[in-house]
Amino acid sequence: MTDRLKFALVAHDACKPALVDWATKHASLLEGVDIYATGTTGGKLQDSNPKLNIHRFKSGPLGGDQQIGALICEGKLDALIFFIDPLSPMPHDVDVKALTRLAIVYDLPMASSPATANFIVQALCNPPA
Ligand SMILES: O=C(CO)COP(=O)(O)O
Repeated sequence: MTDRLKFALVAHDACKPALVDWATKHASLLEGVDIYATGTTGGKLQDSNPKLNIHRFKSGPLGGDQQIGALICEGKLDALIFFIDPLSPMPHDVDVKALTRLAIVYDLPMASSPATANFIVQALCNPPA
């Protein structure tokens, strides 16, 4: 067991550059976090930030969103950072909805854009003394 924070990081294709930028900006804090990511998102994050500790699940459309949902059910995540593309239809829309729904059911801090993700990383990685 480890007391390191555990974040899930996920982004749809159009939002992956924004998530990579966000993770790069917060890399020094995220180096202390265990990161769980869907397949393609995780690969891009790891390529741009080799020091991050990233566990990659399957790609979202192949079940990766559901694998992250299972972690939420098991109480194994501290936050979900999920940059959702609001402008494109998704073949796995039901999985996207299921993942965000579980975050709400379990009252897990969830961010769907850089502005809200900033609040989460600052609050959880830099808690007031
Ligand atoms: O589709 C996704 C989230 O719904 C993300 O999956 P990838 O990271 O594999 O692109």
